[in-house]
Amino acid sequence: MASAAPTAATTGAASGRIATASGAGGWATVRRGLSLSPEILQGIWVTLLLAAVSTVGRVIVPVGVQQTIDTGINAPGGPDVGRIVTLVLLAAGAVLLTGLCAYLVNVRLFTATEAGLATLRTTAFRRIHDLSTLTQNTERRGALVSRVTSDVDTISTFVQFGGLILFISLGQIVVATVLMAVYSWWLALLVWVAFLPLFLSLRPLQKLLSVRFAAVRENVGLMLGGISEAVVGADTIRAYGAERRTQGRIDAGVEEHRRTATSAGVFASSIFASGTLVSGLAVAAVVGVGVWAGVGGALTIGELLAFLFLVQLFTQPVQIATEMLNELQNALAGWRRVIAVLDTPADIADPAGSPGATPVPPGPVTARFEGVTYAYPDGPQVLKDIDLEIPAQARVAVVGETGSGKTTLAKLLTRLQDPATGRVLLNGVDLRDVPFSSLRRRVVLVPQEGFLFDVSLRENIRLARPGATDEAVDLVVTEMGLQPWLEGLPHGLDTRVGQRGESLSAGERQLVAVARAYLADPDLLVLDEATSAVDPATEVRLNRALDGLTRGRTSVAIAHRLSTAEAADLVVVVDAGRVVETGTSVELVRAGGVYARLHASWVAQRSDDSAPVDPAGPSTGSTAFGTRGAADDVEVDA
Ligand SMILES: Nc1ncnc2c1ncn2[C@@H]1O[C@H](COP(=O)(O)OP(=O)(O)OP(=O)(O)O)[C@@H](O)[C@H]1O
Repeated sequence: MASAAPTAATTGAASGRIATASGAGGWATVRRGLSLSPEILQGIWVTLLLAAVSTVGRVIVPVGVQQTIDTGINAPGGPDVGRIVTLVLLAAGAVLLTGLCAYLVNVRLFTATEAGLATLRTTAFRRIHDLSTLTQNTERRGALVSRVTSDVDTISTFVQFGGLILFISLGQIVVATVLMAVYSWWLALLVWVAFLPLFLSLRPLQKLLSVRFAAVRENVGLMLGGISEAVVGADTIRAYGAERRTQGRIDAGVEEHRRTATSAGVFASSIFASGTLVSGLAVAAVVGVGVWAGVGGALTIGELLAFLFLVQLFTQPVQIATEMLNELQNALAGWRRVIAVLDTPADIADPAGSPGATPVPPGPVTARFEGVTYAYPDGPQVLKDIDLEIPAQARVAVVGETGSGKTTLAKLLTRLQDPATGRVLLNGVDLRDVPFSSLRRRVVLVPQEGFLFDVSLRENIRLARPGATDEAVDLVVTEMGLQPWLEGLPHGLDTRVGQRGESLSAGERQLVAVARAYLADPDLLVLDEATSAVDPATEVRLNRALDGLTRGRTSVAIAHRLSTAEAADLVVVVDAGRVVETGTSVELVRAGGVYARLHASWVAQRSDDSAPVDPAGPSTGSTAFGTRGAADDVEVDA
């Protein structure tokens, strides 16, 4: 991957944000963009040579016309038919050659550009994946997608069409100028004088265009972000009857895009129109002055006709080039947005390959937090002075009120984020030194809602270990006791689950998440216990699966249920970002602290539901560690 050194332009990167666009200048952006898609420049010299031949070929016709008239038709002894035929055949050959070269140039440019932009898309996509979820969340998903899709498309339009036409145009302008000067240097000067004001104003006009197209690209990102969010959240929008409000927001985004795109288009059109106007004026001036000069004997008819062809060759690319500026600015804006993604440093870097990289030592895993603090960007400290040991093969429940920092603790334990100060160690190795390959093999996070892909159940489970055989997946579902459930599905393990697993119930999706963890066979399991209630049959299956899964390995559950805390070997109580108590449920109830108060309120809540319990004794029910008796869903972090 063409890794990118962060530039000062991407100021947002330091705070874990993706900058709207790289602030590099036009040339720097093109150079950087081309270096990120090296295929575009592969064999470019052959393409340029072909383009040069095709450009030179275009001036054969005017020269042929002039020669045919002046030395063939108006030959001193009357028309010279042999010469005329030779000249016409030569011109036809040149036209054919020009056409062939132009075709080859196009094919080569298309092939090279598509290959280069595929590399750019892959690089940008990988980079987005390398960024932590925290960084990704600074931009809407749709807007991130637009950086890999529509922003790259703008580059492709320019490099394939605009870049080629700009190049051929420049060549054509140079060749036409030289030939015009050969026929009449003062008429050539006249053409240049007519175009000079336009040439001089191109740079400032380009800058103004650049601002407009940057706004267009940004608005495309915002609009796509809004649309994709509304599509993903369609159920919630419908449930709350918020269609109008959402539609209003989308309409505003679309309108904003229309406004900026129109403004950029109108501005670009005025540049194009001025090119057309100047071209018309130049042709008129050449015709007027040329005829006057011809009458005076300074030019032959052939020379005047050839000159008019050449003016056409000169003005045509100027007009096209002014239009291509539009594409260029659009492409630059797209390039800058893609480059900004590549310049965003990954805040959670894989140490693999660095001298200090150390895999987690084999055997059961002990985890330790040493003097850990953490704050989200621009936010207050949400974890403070955490010193905590999670013993090997213990079932640990982390409890605390909503917002106390439980999930953040789990994120640090699985290295989804790094502590601001202090260290998190697995078997004595700082997580920052553990290569991702080792970390992901030894540590698995089971989220509340595991993301399911629109493939079969089998493939969704296999995600945990891509090389796993069908037999290995079958063994997992058998050990988890899932066969009866699978037999009820139309194609068993090969049943497709729909987008995000929509054809499964919430509980069944959790089963798949647990099955993934089972297949991954980690030494440290971090579970974010689901808060949503599931049907009794699924709950029995889940509990059995979790019981098997957590047995013999270190497991840390973010406990939302009383029963999970009671079933744990160790309860860790988090309060306002600090670990305030550790011990078994029974010990902590007896100690009369924060846990005892939480416990008392759960018990009171349960009494309201008329379920008599012994406040200090293990209750029964479903837990993140498996079945510990009858169902009991009282939630811990109300
Ligand atoms: N991505 C984020 N950006 C900024 N602040 C965050 C982010 N995620 C969490 N926080 C804040 O960090 C604090 C701790 O959040 P955390 O999710 O760790 O709590 P929790 O105990 O797991 O809560 P819950 O039980 O509701 O899941 C909260 O004040 C929360 O607002």
